[in-house]
Formats: sequence, structure tokens, C-alpha cells
Amino acid sequence: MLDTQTDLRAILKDGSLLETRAFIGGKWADADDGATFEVTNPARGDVLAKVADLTRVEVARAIAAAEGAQKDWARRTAKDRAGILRRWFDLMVENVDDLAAILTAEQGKPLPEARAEVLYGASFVEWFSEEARRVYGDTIPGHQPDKRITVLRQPIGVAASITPWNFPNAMIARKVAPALAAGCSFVARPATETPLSALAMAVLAERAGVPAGVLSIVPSTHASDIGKEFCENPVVRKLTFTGSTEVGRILLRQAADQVMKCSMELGGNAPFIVFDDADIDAAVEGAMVCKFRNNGQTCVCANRIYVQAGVYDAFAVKFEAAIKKLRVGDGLAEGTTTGPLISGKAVQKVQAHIKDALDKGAKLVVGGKPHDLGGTFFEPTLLTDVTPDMAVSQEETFGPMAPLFRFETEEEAVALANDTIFGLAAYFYARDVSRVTRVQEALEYGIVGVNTGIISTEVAPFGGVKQSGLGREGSKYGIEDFMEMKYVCLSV
Ligand SMILES: NC(=O)C1=CN([C@@H]2O[C@H](COP(=O)(O)OP(=O)(O)OC[C@H]3O[C@@H](n4cnc5c(N)ncnc54)[C@H](OP(=O)(O)O)[C@@H]3O)[C@@H](O)[C@H]2O)C=CC1
Ligand SMILES: O=C(O)[C@H](O)CS(=O)(=O)O
Repeated sequence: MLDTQTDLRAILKDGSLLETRAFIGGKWADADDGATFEVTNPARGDVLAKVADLTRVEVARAIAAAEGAQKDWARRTAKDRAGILRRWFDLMVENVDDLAAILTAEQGKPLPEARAEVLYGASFVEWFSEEARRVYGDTIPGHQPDKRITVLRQPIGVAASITPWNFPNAMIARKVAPALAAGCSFVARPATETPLSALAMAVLAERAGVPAGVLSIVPSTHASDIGKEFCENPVVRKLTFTGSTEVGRILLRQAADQVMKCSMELGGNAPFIVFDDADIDAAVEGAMVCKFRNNGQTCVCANRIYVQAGVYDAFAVKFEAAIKKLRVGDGLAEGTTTGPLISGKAVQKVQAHIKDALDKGAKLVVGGKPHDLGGTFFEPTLLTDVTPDMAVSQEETFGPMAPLFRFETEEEAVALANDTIFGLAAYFYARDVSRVTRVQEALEYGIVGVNTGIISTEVAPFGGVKQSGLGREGSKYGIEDFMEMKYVCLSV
């Protein structure tokens, strides 16, 4: 563990972005009882800030403020809402360096990755500032001479989110932007580990002119209580969650009592398949970004790497060499490619998957243990001779461990890839166009990357099938999740 302290305010150009109070109904406020919780730097272990720790009572107030603001916000013209979202986008870009520093300090990812995440998050705000003006209804030829049929598209109302620590900026932006574009109001509860990014975004949203009550940020360590408030409060009409499938199931059960509309971006178990007709150098490059982005703490990370027998050794040698070039360190330090894991719990999960695989016959090629830096730093790890009976085949590692599986035929690869309850992202490298067509159609996933290891963009629909989730985020489809459809039958 690095022992240097992070004086976050000294790093920032605009210290006012380091906000530690909750944002409720357009006002910055402490918790009613003054309670706070510590936000620590996972690289250094020091306390970055003490943030207001809200309970259901304050969150209920934020929901009431959202209800009070929503109708006026929806009555504004789409152009007006678009203009405010555009200003928010501009402010996020203007403050990208500060937002990135805050993100790295609380989450750990290297500054270049944090900067990329902030711009990725901002791209959703930009995209939905444009989509706001493209929500169209329908007119339908009447079923009787005196009937005129129209279809109206209206905002759902008050929406709420629960988001994880791995993308503390982009996951908020990817949900708030379409909701506000649609005319919804929004209450966001960020993860305990990483509330500062969300609070900084709210500072900029307020400056952009988002009206009081339209957006609230409710940091809290009482995750379960806040989730129940969101699911039980009759004012909340929409819940959007990103996180584990386990918690997604809990929320869906709770939301069922009100038949609440839910969007769920849940766990993954992405297969990354390298066929013998692949460009091996390109496949290695793709596998590196797909596996080690955010230190493997990404729901669309390669979790299983399947390599066809004819190219297995060649791929393994090149992949090993690439992994050895990774530089583990403090995300705030120049040249770091790989930061710390978010917590000790995350380290234990990676270690458990490595031990299970080695106990069942896998071979350790690189890494395999906590890094000399201590704390939650971990050595990027490569295992070969991994087999489907090992835990990593069915469970999301969510860390820097790359397991290589060998396969013989295309049919075997597709069967192995689909043998999971998850269905978020899958990737494969091949050059034969018939094979590419067959495999992209056969993979049971919401997202398929072909000859690429990175698929994240605001223009495409992001989401999973099976137990990886419900709904889509981004793209022209993303705003649908925050709209209702009303059929009007007029008798003339
Ligand atoms: N699909 C994705 O992008 C993600 C997938 N995951 C998967 O989940 C695993 C565990 O990671 P973890 O961060 O613990 O993910 P969790 O699903 O446990 O946490 C995600 C968010 O949900 C909150 N939460 C937890 N329990 C409840 C509850 N009962 N009611 C309401 N909210 C709740 C958490 O709060 P709190 O802040 O208190 O933890 C956090 O804000 C990872 O190893 C990975 O496999 C994790 C993150 C993102
Ligand atoms: O939750 C995640 O891991 C992110 O959705 C991944 S991405 O959108 O940055 O690809």
C-alpha cells in the first residue's frame, strides 16, 4: 500500500467540484443527523473525504422534490431540455481533468482511463441532448370511420438509480441523461466506495441549469434501505440498476410489489474466442484491452478466453509478453496501466478463482498473487490449460486474471461460450466471412464484438440477455426505457 496521502483538493483546478454534501431538491445538505461515511483512495488507503450518509427519510424528501419538479420539467420544450443537457455536456468536457482526478482518487483506475470514462459518460449527455428532440408519436388509420387514433410518448415520471463503483461517472450519466431528455426527474444513489464522481457531476448539472428537484444525488451506506425506499415509494415509477445479478434479483423482487418498470445491467461472463483463422496479433491486442480495462473490473470484460488448438501456443506466448508489459501502480502516477482493485473482497475473489483453477490442473504462466505494492494491488495473471469444471468458467472474476481454454471445433467453441446463465457481451476473432456470420448469430449475448475487444459507445444499445439484465442503455433505444406509450382513440 502506498503511504502518500492524496490531497485531492490540491490536485483540482476547481476545488468546488469536491462536494461531500448530498444534493436534494436543488440544495446541498448534510444528513439530518450529521452522519458521514469515509471515502478512501484504494491505492493509498487514505481518507479522501467524509460524505453525507443519508437514510430513507432524506431520500424520501429527494423523491418528493423530484415529484414536485417533474411536471414542469416535462412541460418544457424538448429543445429547452436539450439545451440544458448540452450545457451539462460542455461543462463535463471543460472539467474533464478534475472529474478524472476525482474518479481515479476514489476508484483507483489510471488517470488516462478515468479521463476516457468521463468523456464516455459525457458522450451520453451529448447524445441524449440530441435524442430529446427526436421522440416521435404515431397516428394510425382508424378502425372505424369516426375514429382517429394517435399514440403519445410521455415521460414515465420519477426515476431512481443504484449504480456500482466500477464506472462511477459513466453509469450515472448513462442513466440520468436519457431520463432527463425524456422529461423525467431523477434520484441517484451512487456506490458507497465512489460517491464523489456523482456529486461532482451534480455540481455541474446545477451550473448547467438543471432545475431544482429534477436531479438529486443521495449518497448512503444504507444500500438495502435506499433500495427499498426506491421500490416501495409509490412516487418512483422507474428503477434503473447496474451491478451484480444477485442484487438485481433482490431489486426485481422488491419492485414487483408495485409492478415497477426496471432496467437492469447485471453481471457478465464474457467469452473471448480466437479462431485459427484470426489475426493473432490483433486478437492479443483485443484480449488485452478486453481483459485488463479497469483492472478487469468491468461487466463486459473477457472472463473466459477460448483459443483454437492450432493457434493456442502462438497466442499464449504473445499474450504472456503483452501482460508482462502492464505496469501496476497508483492511478494518479504517470505511466500506470493497472491500478488497485476496489477492495479486499475483490482481491479474495480473484485469489479464489486462481486457487480453484490451479487445484484442478491449470498452469500459472504470469502473476498469480497480490502485488508487492500491497493493499489491493494484484499481479496481472495468466493461466493456461483452464477447463470448464473450474469456477472461472461460470463465475465473473472481476479482476486481472486471464484464463486460457483450448478448443478444437467451431461448434465446441459456441457451445462452451453459451454455457452460462449470463448473456451480456461476447467477442471473437476470425476472418472467414461465413464463420463470422455463423458465430455472430449463434452467440446468445446482447452484445457481440467481432475482431474487436472494446464495444462501449453511446451510439449503440448496451445491455444483456438471459440473467445479464433487462433493457438497453445508449443508442436511439435508450430513451425508450424512460418513456410511456399512450394510445388515444378519438371519436369524431
Ligand atoms: N454489471 C456490472 O457492471 C457490474 C457487475 N458487478 C458484479 O457484482 C459483483 C459484486 O460487486 P459489487 O460492487 O459488490 O456489486 P453489487 O451488486 O453488490 O453492488 C452494486 C450496487 O448495488 C448496491 N447494493 C448492494 N446490495 C443492495 C441491496 N440489497 N439493495 C440495494 N442496493 C444494493 C451497492 O451498494 P454499496 O455501495 O453499499 O455496495 C452498489 O451501489 C462483482 O464482482 C461483479 O461480478 C459489480 C459491479 C458492476
Ligand atoms: O458496468 C460496466 O462495466 C460498464 O457498463 C462497462 S462499459 O460500459 O464501460 O463498457
